[in-house]
Amino acid sequence: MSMEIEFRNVDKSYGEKSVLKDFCLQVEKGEFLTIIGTSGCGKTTMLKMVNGLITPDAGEIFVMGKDISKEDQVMLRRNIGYAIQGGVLFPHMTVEQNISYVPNLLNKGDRKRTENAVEKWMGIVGLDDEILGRYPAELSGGQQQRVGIARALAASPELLLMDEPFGAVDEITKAQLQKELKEIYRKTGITVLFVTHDIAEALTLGTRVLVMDHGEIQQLATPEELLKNPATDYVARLVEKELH
Ligand SMILES: Nc1ncnc2c1ncn2[C@@H]1O[C@H](COP(=O)(O)OP(=O)(O)OP(=O)(O)O)[C@@H](O)[C@H]1O
Repeated sequence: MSMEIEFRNVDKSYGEKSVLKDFCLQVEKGEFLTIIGTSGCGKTTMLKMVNGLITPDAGEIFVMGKDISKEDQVMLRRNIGYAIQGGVLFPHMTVEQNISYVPNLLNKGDRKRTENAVEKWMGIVGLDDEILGRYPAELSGGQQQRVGIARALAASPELLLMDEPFGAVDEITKAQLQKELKEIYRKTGITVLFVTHDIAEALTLGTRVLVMDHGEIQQLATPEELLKNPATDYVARLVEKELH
C-alpha cells in the first residue's frame, strides 16, 4: 500500500495559541479516515493543510508522494475534492455550473467529457436532472449538500476532504447521505478524510478513526479497536454511549 498523505512533525500556531505541535500522521491510499475530537482541537486546521489552504509553521506535508510546499497550490486544490458544511456552492451559478466548474478547468474545453461527469455524479449522489438549472438558494439543505459532494467528486479526485459535510442536514437525510458516501467510497476506492462531531458517524464511515484532543492524537485505530480497547479516558468517554 502506498502512502497518500503524510504529516511530518507539523507545528501550527495562531498567534500565541499552539494548535498542532509535532503532529505526525500517515494515511494510506484507499483509507477512509474519520477525524473526531473536542471543538477547537485542530481538526479543520489539519484538513486545510492537506490542500494548502493553511500552511504549517514547521514540518512537512506530503500528498501523493509530493511535498506540497513545492507544488503549484492551484493545481493541488483542483486535484483534491473538498466538501464542507453548508454554503460552499457558488450562489450565482446554477447546479450544473457549480458541478462543472472544476472539470471545465481540467478538461480544457472538452465539453462532452464535462457533461458526462456532471451527469454521472448527479446520478451517483441521487439528484434529478431537473434541478440542473436551479440556483443553490432554490434547493433544500439535503440537495445542496448532495450538489456539494457531486461538485467535490466531479473532477474525479484521488483524494476527498470533507469537513462536517452532513452537519447541517436532518437525521434521515444524514443517514441517506452516509449510505451514499459509503457506496461512492466502495465504488471509487478514493481516499477520504472526513471531519465530524458525531462519534456514531465516525465509527460507521471510517476504516480508521483519528481521535484528537488539544492538538494531540488520542488514538488512531479501526472502529472495532476503538470500541474494544479505548487508549485513553477521553476515548473511553467518547465511545461509551455507542457500546449500549
Ligand atoms: N484564522 C485563525 N486565527 C486565529 N485562531 C484560529 C484561526 N483558525 C482557527 N483558530 C483557532 O484554532 C483552534 C483550532 O481550530 P480548528 O478550526 O482547527 O478546530 P476544530 O477542531 O476544527 O474545531 P470545531 O470542531 O469547533 O470545528 C481553535 O481554538 C480556533 O479558535
